[in-house]
Amino acid sequence: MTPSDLVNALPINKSKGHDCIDRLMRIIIHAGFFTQGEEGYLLTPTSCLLLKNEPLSLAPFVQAQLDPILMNPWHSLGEWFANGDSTPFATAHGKPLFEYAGDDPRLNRLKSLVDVGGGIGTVAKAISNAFPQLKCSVFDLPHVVEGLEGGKNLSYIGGDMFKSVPSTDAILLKVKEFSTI
Ligand SMILES: C[S@@+](CC[C@H](N)C(=O)[O-])C[C@H]1O[C@@H](n2cnc3c(N)ncnc32)[C@H](O)[C@@H]1O
Repeated sequence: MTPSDLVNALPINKSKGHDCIDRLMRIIIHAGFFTQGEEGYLLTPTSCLLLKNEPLSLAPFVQAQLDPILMNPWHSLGEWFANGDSTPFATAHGKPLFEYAGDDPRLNRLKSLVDVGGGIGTVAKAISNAFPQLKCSVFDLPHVVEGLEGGKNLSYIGGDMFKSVPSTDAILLKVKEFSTI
């Protein structure tokens, strides 16, 4: 994508176009998220992980990490060092993370979960029964999950979490077959 295409595609005030975007892109290129070739800006393996339709997309994780709820505790770090709160989260929000999550429905809109090292799925089954709308997957070593049947909202995936590529492939295959996550 050329710099002009990028400026036109972005929902920005065009007076802040070329110069500002060019500066910003130089920082992002320096950080390894884009390269610049003759055709313009090009994605790198790192930025591919942020694409919505990339099967290994980390976009939802990054969005969650950058949400003010999780960013504000960083701004409270200095105060937290001086006070008696258990975590910077409690300093920023006045209560611990899980209590806060219980009060803010925005943090409870889970559609799916994978219990990594979930054994025979005891916990995942309990969660799945309590929240039938949630798609649950149990990921454990192949011999642990062999022969186990889940059900409508529970599936088992055999793999080894320390052999990242085969496990990731196994998860993706199973997840595609089971549902869209
Ligand atoms: C302490 S058990 C916990 C089981 C379950 N989460 C529970 O709370 O009942 C640890 C689980 O991790 C699994 N595990 C160990 N190494 C693993 C690996 N490399 N890849 C996937 N699972 C593994 C084991 O098979 C075992 O089921």
